Amino acid sequence: MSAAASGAVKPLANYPDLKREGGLLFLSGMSARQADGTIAGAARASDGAETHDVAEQLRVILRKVGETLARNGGSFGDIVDVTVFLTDMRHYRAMNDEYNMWFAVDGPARTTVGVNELPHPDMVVELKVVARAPA
Ligand SMILES: O=C(O)C/C=C/C(=O)C(=O)O
Repeated sequence: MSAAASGAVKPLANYPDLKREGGLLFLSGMSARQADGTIAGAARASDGAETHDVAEQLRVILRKVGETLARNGGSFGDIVDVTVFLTDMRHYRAMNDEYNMWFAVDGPARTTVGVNELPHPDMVVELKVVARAPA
């Protein structure tokens, strides 16, 4: 079932939340964007300073990944490849600490890259996931 049909967070343009090809599910890039458009793990102090919690953003993304897979008959254990996009490599260690709570060393292959920007200034991490498709 598509994100649009399920009431889940909808993609930002004309692409599906997931594409099945052969035996694999290719999930579109996922951020901590919530259904109301706000970005989880982002806060603004009274002095205007912005803070971004990469661990909280990653948690929200991984929950969304699990929900997307479940809607399509898959599960978290089917994930075979993860690409992590970080806007600031100073978040690398905190991202790893959270990541390690979700995956074991024999989990999916992973690649992390630093990027200049993501679609919203409050997004500090985005994931691209490939999973085995259900039979
Ligand atoms: O869906 C999001 O919240 C962020 C991800 C966007 C993309 O990866 C994209 O627009 O291609």
